[in-house]
Amino acid sequence: MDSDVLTLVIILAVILAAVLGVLLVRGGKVPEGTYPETRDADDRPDDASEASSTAVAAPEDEEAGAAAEPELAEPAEPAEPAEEPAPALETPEPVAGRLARLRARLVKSNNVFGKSLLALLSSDDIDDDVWDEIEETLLMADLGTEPTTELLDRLRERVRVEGLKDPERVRTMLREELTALVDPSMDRSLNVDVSGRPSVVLVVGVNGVGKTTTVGKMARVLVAEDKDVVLGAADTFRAAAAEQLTTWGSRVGVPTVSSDVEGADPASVAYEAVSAGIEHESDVVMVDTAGRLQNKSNLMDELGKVKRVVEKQSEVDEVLLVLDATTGQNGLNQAKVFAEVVDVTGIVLTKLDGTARGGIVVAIQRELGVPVKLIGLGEGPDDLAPFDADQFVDALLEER
Ligand SMILES: Nc1nc2c(ncn2[C@@H]2O[C@H](COP(=O)(O)OP(=O)(O)OP(=O)(O)O)[C@@H](O)[C@H]2O)c(=O)[nH]1
Repeated sequence: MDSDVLTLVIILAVILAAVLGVLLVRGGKVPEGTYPETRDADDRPDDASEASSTAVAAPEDEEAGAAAEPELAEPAEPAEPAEEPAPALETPEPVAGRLARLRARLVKSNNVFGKSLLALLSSDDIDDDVWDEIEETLLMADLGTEPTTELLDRLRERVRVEGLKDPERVRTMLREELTALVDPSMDRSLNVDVSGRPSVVLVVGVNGVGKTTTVGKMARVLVAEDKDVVLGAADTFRAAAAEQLTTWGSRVGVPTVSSDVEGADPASVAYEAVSAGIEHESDVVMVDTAGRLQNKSNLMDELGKVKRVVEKQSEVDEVLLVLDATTGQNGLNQAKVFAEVVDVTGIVLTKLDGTARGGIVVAIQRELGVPVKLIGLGEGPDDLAPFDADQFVDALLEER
């Protein structure tokens, strides 16, 4: 009987020890890939109260406590599983020649425009009806009312004086006039060669125009030009945006500063991204921001705040407004409001592969006095090209 009790006690002791062991192992395990020091944010992107802006203005201040401390994700070391090899880094396509490669898409989407204009202008007798049709074609391509009237006047004059009939001469005339409207003299270079500190690029725009994609594609453009880049995922509004941006960066070895707290203060993330860029002596810091409606004044105020907070430690060298070419004149209204809140220095026109509204280039530049610097021509990682007035117009008028 005694030995039975003893045996029972031993069995119970063994079971207890086993259970305790399992619990200890589970409780003590730190998941690999978690980043330390991330605190909760209590101010959300649409909260434009003074309290939140003060907290964000000094993101390094421990007492502020409101801003989630962003983290610098090092893409070359995937977090888990640890034994998985780092994915091979991609080599982005060289920037020169990209527009030539993507030209076919531009030609395809805008071909109707060029073709109709050429056909109409080559008519034997260009009467008022034909001029009306020409006007309609220009307006349909979103050239805008003022540039359309201007172009019509110029064309009428040249047809009258030069008496054009030969299709090749008509094409040359149209090319000259359209190119003048697109304005090859505008400086379309990106201001990313500041010395002594990283150049800071802020990317803004409404929802879904392609901001995050554009920042990712631009990182590749910069890497192709041998620049050290840091990305800032200040789009803390859309849950997947930071992850999306981190993935873009990691493909080309570019680190991304982000917060894993949804709704963390975007100004804080932007600030930390610029700090990281300065600390790592990077060439360029690119900050992606949340898509916002231009009629939501608190969101627009917040955007102004992101810029002001960044400016506490560095100038902002480029503010790129991303516009979706397929939205046409609506994009123009967006552009005007954004330009009032942050000084827009360049336009990135996306989705030009899916629209015949290429004329929007002219309308936007006219309205804002700001050049289109880059155009998006597809969803591929290197489907972003520097804009070139001559090549653009050539593509519009190319025969297919
Ligand atoms: N065809 C085409 N699609 C594009 C282009 N640029 C971006 N896109 C697509 O547009 C969609 C939206 O892109 P995002 O980068 O997520 O847009 P966003 O502006 O960051 O969106 P929010 O964060 O919600 O404001 C994605 O499916 C992109 O692949 C382009 O030049 N051509």
